[in-house]
Amino acid sequence: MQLIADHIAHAYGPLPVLDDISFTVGPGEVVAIVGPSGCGKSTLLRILGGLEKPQAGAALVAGAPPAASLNPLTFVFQDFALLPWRTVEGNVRLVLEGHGLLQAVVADTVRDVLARTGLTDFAKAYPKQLSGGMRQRVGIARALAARPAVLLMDEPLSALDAQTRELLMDDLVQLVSAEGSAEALGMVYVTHNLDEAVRLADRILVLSRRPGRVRETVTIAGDRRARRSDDPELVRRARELWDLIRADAAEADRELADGEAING
Ligand SMILES: Nc1ncnc2c1ncn2[C@@H]1O[C@H](COP(=O)(O)OP(=O)(O)OP(=O)(O)O)[C@@H](O)[C@H]1O
Repeated sequence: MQLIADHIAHAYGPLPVLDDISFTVGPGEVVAIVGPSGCGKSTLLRILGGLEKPQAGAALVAGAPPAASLNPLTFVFQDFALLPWRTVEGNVRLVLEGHGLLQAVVADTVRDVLARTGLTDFAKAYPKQLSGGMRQRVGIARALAARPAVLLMDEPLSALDAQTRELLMDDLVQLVSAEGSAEALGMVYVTHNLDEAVRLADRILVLSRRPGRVRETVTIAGDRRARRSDDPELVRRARELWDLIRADAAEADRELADGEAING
């Protein structure tokens, strides 16, 4: 299945937020979205996931989702969004409930996604007993249980410390490097972190400040499994991205500061 952003534009009342955004995400592909604060990254992700309707253009899908997919476009959030009263297993099972699945299918799926995210030994734990990194693994396991075609990730690592981020980044790299089939997982990855973007993405959409337009699409070639975060070439690419958004970011920052001063 392919996710297609087709000339998407959006505004909140008089505030134009996105302008003419087009790109595609296919199986096994990662598209990162970067840009200054407030340029509409999260709005774009919500539109792609069908949570919001754009004023113009559309988020479309082409082709069939993976077999038995319960939710072809599945979100993973920064704050994990786990139910504290459910165990790890219970949180994952949540997305499988209400679909009339056989208990054996549910049990197999839960077992499979917990194994893929290194959580097998934590199946009976509650979120409060887990580190931040483990909680986000549960968030990812839960998303995978729905057999998505494309994961929509909004700053999934930004609440975590640097070492945990590095470990989870390795996991994400493995998740989208599984196999080159038509059912391979795709990903849209919104981040402020340019190092994450160059480590994970095939293409990076650099948005301008609000209203976000595609200022440039940067391609990162090569197998993401072979990329190392301290690779000088990747460091150079991240620097290049920063050069692209620096002026916009400074301007967006000033705007936010002005807004806060005016509001109080
Ligand atoms: N539901 C809403 N109603 C009105 N304005 C909104 C709404 N959601 C977002 N906005 C505004 O739209 C603009 C874009 O917000 P959005 O969260 O999409 O940007 P972002 O690039 O993800 O920001 P950040 O990088 O700070 O996370 C901001 O000015 C925000 O205040």
